[in-house]
Amino acid sequence: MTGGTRPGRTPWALGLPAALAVGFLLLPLAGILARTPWATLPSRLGSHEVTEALGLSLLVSGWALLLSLLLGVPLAWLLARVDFPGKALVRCLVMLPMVLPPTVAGVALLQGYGRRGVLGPWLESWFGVTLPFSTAGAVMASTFVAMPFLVISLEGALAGLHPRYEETATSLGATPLRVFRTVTLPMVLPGLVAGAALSWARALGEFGATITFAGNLPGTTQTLPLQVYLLLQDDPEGATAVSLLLLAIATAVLLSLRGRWLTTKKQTVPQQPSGLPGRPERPTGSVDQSAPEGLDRPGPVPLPLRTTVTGATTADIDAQPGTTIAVVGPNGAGKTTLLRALLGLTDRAAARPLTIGDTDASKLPPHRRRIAWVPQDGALFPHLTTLANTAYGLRAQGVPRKDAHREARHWLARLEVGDLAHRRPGELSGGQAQRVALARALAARPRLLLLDEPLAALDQSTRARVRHTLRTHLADFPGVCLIVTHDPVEAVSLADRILVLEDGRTVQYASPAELTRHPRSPWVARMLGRNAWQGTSTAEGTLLLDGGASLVAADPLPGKAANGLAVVGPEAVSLHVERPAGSPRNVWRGTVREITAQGGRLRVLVAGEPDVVAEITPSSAADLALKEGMPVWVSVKATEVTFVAL
Ligand SMILES: Nc1ncnc2c1ncn2[C@@H]1O[C@H](COP(=O)(O)OP(=O)(O)OP(=O)(O)O)[C@@H](O)[C@H]1O
Repeated sequence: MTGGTRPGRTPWALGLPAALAVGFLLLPLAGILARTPWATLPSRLGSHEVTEALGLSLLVSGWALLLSLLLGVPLAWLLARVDFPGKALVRCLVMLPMVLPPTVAGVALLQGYGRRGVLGPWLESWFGVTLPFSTAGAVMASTFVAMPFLVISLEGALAGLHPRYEETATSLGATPLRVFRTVTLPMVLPGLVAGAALSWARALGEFGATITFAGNLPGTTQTLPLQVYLLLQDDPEGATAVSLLLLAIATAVLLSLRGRWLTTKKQTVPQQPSGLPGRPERPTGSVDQSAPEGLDRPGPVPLPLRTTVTGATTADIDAQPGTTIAVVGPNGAGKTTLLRALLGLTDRAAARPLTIGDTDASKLPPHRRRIAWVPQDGALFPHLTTLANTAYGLRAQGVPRKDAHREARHWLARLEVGDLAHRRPGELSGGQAQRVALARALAARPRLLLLDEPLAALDQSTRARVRHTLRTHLADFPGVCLIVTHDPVEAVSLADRILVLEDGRTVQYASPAELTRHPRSPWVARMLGRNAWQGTSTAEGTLLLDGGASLVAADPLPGKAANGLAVVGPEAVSLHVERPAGSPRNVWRGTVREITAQGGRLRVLVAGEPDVVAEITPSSAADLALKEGMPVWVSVKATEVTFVAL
């Protein structure tokens, strides 16, 4: 059952008018069937006039389709992909013939291309071409009314195609032409075919514009619809017979498109659990698990990375081969922009120089940089099998199909998805799709690997499992790998270095241990689950926090006043019902705002001067009888306060 339909009784208030509507549409068509002179049908349809008109109809509609494709495909492309002034106006112009009365379209064509029209006299004097009352004129009239169907349908398909598929193909080494041929075209093909079929059917049925612009000349402009009109005056049965022929053609076109237009489109679920019904699984044995032999091309190579990114995002990255860098930062910090700058896919920031090994990739177009990108959802090409997806980069680099498939099988097997080689991406679970996307990127033998939130789409338990696999395979990748993530656990557990971006700037580029010890921004500290307050150190060893409160730190502070961050781990914060006596030098009052469970402990947010998060055991919470809204005393030992100068 499709998502939107529900079983149950149809309310008569809707059912009755709906039935009337169906009857209203059906009756005239049934009338044609009822009044068709079945006995004489073959002879009527086989007559010279009808076959001539049919031939002309096919010729005119065929030319109209060809012209619509030649002119309409580029127009649809521009409308979908390029921003230009007056775009809304152009789109309106394209749709106009769909809503204009056809006779008005005919008059417009006469005024444009007719003998006394704007262009007509020029066409006649320069090329000796007269369009009205010619077959070429009938083609023009048909093209005028039919092309919009193609443009609108293809524009919709192109606009619906997310650019990440094409960008991923580029990052795997495909030239723009190859991307168009192997990704764009197959992915918009249903839209193109549907548009072409509708456009052709519209051209075949064209009447008003043709009779107005091109007249009704047997053998020259008299197509089937015009013949119907003529026959109706003195041979109604003949008109009905020819109408039946047109009705049959129109129905055939619609039936051939039924998947797209006549049924409620099922949403393709991109990622389903494994073990789907339908396509049988290939036995694992059919997959070559061994390393590919006879391939003289090297695998990924250990290359260092050095780059400076400027523009909307700025960063300096210097990393040894085999380094995994986690790129973290709040929403809109510029993480994706950084990756796109490395890929050469944005004008908003540029990586220059971009030295990978001893090559400066910044001088190369995106498809020659050998920087493989795994976007958030993997962007597996839905029209290709897992195997063809994985071999895509190798094929783009000119590796023969057999060798490319052998190597792709090897990578799929290494990522433990070898038995899924013949499935399509829509038949993979989230975790499987993620592994295939990684296999595809690694198989392309990248010099730099970019993963954009590789685990974001997975649920918690799958995430832990895939994180483990990812860690294993990243350990094998000899080059530099950048992983964008929002998840501190992912950052700390997967990466050797962490690059923190905020507002497009690099705030910190350090090892996870260094980052945990000395977070250089409140966001980093909070990401790591720590309390952090911005403030100024004083010569007396006190920290004046920006909010007005102050803290005492045991470690010596910089001799003179400095801006910095006071950091306190939540486990070092104690809560009390009464004011504590004794050693802690930082004590203040607050109110419990929120209590949340994390692992086996409780995180308690206390609003006060300053706000603080404490992490305590459930038993101490029970001892204190903690509940939200309750006033408490907070204490932090001076030895637990770290000051990080900024
Ligand atoms: N094509 C664009 N044109 C103009 N501004 C853009 C464009 N793409 C992104 N931005 C802006 O640039 C900033 C950085 O965006 P980016 O997508 O790199 O952030 P991010 O760190 O990846 O964010 P998130 O974590 O939300 O994915 C944001 O303020 C965003 O609105």
